[in-house]
Amino acid sequence: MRILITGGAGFIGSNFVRRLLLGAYPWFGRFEVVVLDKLTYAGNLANLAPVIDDPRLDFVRGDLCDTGLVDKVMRGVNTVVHFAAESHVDRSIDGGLAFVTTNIVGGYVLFDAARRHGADACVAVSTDEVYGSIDSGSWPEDHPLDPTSPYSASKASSDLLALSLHRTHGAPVTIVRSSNNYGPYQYPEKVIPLFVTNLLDGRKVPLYGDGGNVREWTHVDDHCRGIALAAHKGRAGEVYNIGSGHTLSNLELTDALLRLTGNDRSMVEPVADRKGHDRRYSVDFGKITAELGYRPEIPFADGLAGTVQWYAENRAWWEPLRRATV
Ligand SMILES: NC(=O)c1ccc[n+]([C@@H]2O[C@H](COP(=O)([O-])OP(=O)(O)OC[C@H]3O[C@@H](n4cnc5c(N)ncnc54)[C@H](O)[C@@H]3O)[C@@H](O)[C@H]2O)c1
Ligand SMILES: Cc1cn([C@H]2C[C@H](O)[C@@H](COP(=O)(O)OP(=O)(O)O[C@H]3O[C@H](C)C(=O)[C@H](O)[C@H]3O)O2)c(=O)[nH]c1=O
Repeated sequence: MRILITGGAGFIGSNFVRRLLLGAYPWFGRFEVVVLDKLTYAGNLANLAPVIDDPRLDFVRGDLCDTGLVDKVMRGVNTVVHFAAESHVDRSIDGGLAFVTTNIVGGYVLFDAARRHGADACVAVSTDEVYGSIDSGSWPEDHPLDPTSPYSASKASSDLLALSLHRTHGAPVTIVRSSNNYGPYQYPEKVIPLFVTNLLDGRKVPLYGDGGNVREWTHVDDHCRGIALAAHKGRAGEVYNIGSGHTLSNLELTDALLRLTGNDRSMVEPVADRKGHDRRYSVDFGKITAELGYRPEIPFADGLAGTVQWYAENRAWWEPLRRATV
């Protein structure tokens, strides 16, 4: 069994690769892994340090949009797990071209290569943001796509191309759409690692707008297990939502982080709202629960405390990244 993982040096991809190699998904049996990653600002080989010497792991630095390279790494691959993307909403608002190139063009190159080379399965890791904002309740998989940001529009485009290749050519593509992830090794531009590292450094946290926007928080280990189940027994041409059911406003999340780091509201700096800021996301993950046996296992309070502790103990990982972006 040969597994190709794109974006395996990023936040979720590296958590997946480490857990796969450490035996978390025994249903894959004996396997070898090839990681294809461009190592953009968000990709970091240090994320794979605990497994980098594993003889089953081969790392290839390269771009998803390079058709020749993708054809080369796809040879002999049975299963593809596609994480690689431009992933940060604020960056897409500042300039969306890299999102169009990597997420749409790169996604197409990969899905098309997977079907031409006869891969058995290809999981495209998408996002709940493709559905747009929901005032109450949770989006099911068949809700029409209504993305707001250039990021979410590029992910929706990628999803539609994946499904088109399935309908037209029988490409073996399965889509998973997760809610917001948190956990170790997340680049300190996303709200949880940004706020935690600011607080650990004695800096204030920039809370957008009125802090009332709501996100559903799924631990990265739960998300990765859902992806591994989809790669193993998800149906081609289908979409599966992945979530936790744990929704929080950004102000509630901030209060939890203030408590965990021994701070109070004086450390909150209200700032201008994000443009086109979706108010609330929530997904119905009943389909993946019923069909594939997915269940979120990590209670939010435990997961968040563990995440804060990880950042407190791994300054050497995030300080250089903070210096590069602050
Ligand atoms: N972070 C979340 O909360 C979340 C939630 C749902 C879905 N997703 C999706 O999950 C996937 C992974 O997200 P993440 O937060 O780990 O992202 P990330 O930004 O941490 O990592 C992205 C990785 O992709 C690589 N990459 C970028 N462009 C590339 C290219 N052209 N060719 C090859 N590699 C390239 C980067 O080097 C990096 O290693 C993305 O597809 C994202 O849309 C993320
Ligand atoms: C960076 C930042 C964010 N926020 C707010 C904005 C959002 O309402 C919330 C989370 O923002 P963040 O940028 O961390 O995540 P989302 O914009 O929800 O998107 C994330 O979750 C989805 C599912 C993906 O698919 C994305 O890849 C992932 O980045 O905190 C602030 O208030 N201040 C800040 O400095």
